[in-house]
Amino acid sequence: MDTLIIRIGQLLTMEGDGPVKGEQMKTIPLMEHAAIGIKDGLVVWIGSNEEAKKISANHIIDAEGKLVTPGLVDPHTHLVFAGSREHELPLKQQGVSYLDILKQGGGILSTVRATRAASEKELYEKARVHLDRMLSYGVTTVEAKSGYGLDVETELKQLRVAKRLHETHDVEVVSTFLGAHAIPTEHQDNPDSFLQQMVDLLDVIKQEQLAEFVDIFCETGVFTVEQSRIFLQKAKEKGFAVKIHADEIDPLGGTELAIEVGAVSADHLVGASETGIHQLARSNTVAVLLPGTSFYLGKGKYANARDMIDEGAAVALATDFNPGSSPTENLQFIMTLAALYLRMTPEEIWHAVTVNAAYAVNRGQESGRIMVGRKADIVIWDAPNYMYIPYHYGINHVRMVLKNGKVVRGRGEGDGSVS
Ligand SMILES: N=CN[C@@H](CCC(=O)O)C(=O)O
Ligand SMILES: [Zn+2]
Repeated sequence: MDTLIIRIGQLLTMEGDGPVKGEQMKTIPLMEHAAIGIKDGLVVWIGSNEEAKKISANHIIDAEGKLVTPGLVDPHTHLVFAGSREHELPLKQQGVSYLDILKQGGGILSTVRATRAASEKELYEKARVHLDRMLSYGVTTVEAKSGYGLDVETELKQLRVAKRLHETHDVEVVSTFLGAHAIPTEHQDNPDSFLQQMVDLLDVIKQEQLAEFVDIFCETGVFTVEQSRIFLQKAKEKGFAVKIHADEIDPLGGTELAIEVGAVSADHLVGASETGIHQLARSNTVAVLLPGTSFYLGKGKYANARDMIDEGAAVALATDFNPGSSPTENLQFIMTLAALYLRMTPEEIWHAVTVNAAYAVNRGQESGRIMVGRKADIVIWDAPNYMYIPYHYGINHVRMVLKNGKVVRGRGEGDGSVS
């Protein structure tokens, strides 16, 4: 054995098969007084701490009776961008809405200007810092969207940065092309020709393997349901899996569209209709909820997670890390928001940041569960049990992170870790 993790107080294996839907999210697969054996980056043995005493290993990690879980998966982030938007905070306080700031050429469009002006190296260095911080909070797989270029050159620049991060960083980065994130100033009068330009980019993205997913912001003043339908169908024809920013602010019917086009995930869903929720529960589309965004937009309106779960949907949670509507890398804080404002139980929350989040980025067969034969993506927490993480909020509970069996964060190491 390369590594043995011993004296695990509570081990959330999340063992099972497929995404976890509805009622099933209430039961959490766990073991007490457990140990894990790792070889060649994979989990090769799971058993009791007693049995582990008979096994020898090159490296022993003592969990000292604490909680151990799969590495967290953050399935919705806007990781690569330049600049920041703290100047929007006073506008928000004065009651200027998110969509009004965008209409005035601010918001996403202000990040677009900064991102166009930045070099690939600058974007890489900045995103690496954000990714380091996500890792320090226990995230071992992250989805990263483009969408702050909105022109051929800058979209490709962002996607190349995401690819390089995936190749060089300990965190696995799953890339999404979000060229349809807003209508750039120079195309304000002709969104369809802009969308066609983004469609024309899909072949290059495919050839260079720059993204697995294609996404669109379906919202009032951005792209309509009809434009989104056509765009996503074209992406599917080119062999991409699709996602949608659906019903974030206004209830346009993006949730229903996600089901119609077979999206892997439908994200936000704050304004999802009853019909949309009903369809979602009967589909294979994962609902990715982003309570950090609702919190930060400050309108007091959150996605209806209860109905989604009670009707049978698979729900995941993400930070939506971005410079405007959710500037945080802290998925642990999102777990607290989910408990308080989405009224999700701790058991549902853990499914939502592990196995279901992995399915939301087509990594369900590899990540999100601790099982023999799977990658050893593991977090050791400074917490006595799984309920403790959403409860004690605003701080980082991570003690150690293993990615592919290697210790990549430990006590006192890196930004945000505990000492
Ligand atoms: N709503 C669209 N996109 C992001 C926000 C991006 C931004 O404001 O820069 C979101 O998911 O919330
Ligand atoms: Zn987003």
